[in-house]
Amino acid sequence: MIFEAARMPAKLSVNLNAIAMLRNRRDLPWPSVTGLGRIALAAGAHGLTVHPRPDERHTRHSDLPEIRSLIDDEFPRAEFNIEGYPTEDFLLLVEKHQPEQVTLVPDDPTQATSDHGWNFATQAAFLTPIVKRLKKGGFRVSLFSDPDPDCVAAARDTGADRIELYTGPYGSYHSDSAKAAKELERLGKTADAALAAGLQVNAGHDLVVSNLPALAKRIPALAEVSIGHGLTADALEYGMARTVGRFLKACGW
Ligand SMILES: CC(=O)[C@@H](O)[C@H](O)COP(=O)(O)O
Ligand SMILES: NCC(=O)COP(=O)(O)O
Repeated sequence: MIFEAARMPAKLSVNLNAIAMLRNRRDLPWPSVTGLGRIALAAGAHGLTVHPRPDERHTRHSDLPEIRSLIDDEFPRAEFNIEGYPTEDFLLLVEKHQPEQVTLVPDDPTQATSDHGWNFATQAAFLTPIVKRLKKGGFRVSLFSDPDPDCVAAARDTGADRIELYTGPYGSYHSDSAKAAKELERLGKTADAALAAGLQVNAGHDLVVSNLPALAKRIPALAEVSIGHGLTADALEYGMARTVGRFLKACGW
């Protein structure tokens, strides 16, 4: 009888940017980015992701040492993933806070959110020395990538360890199953090509409870998903009833 080794499901890294954006509405310390990170890790999440942008409208640079200490002191098996466009400032931030993984994303500061992967045909020469510097520093490097199997060889040639598949369009087709199925197949074919080229595969952007199972089924070797917006919305929806109860009790009901 032949036994197949059981494959591990994708790891879950909780992106704290949405929590940070809510915190930043007021000059108050709640919701606490590190506190919610602690709850996520205590609940079993495998890591925490932040995407600090130059204007600090989401995660602030001052959040990073707290998150690093949280993982080191309380959850040493968890991973810290820092995402962003690799300016010199970003690279120095990474080198200071020593994440286990760095995800390079081609977003410019005016973008509301990340909405595309690297153009490897034109940007590989820019990325290659950056990947080399990060690898020399001991960081795992992942490159944010559109679902396009033809990109994979150039991504591999930069020296990166992983690609992170941009799942935004897949997430946006939540009410159009035919479009979602087509996009899923593009993601799957890109993952197949990446794995064959020796790259590991992450995925992220607008993933939610309802679109994750099909993604995980099509890409069983998926290493990690990082999820922020949908996970935070879910936490609010499923936590609202309990919280209203707590506030009613505080009112005296
Ligand atoms: C690369 C990616 O998809 C995420 O980093 C995303 O951009 C972060 O979320 P926010 O855009 O909500 O900060
Ligand atoms: N790396 C992708 C990521 O963190 C996704 O964030 P979100 O779209 O779920 O907010």
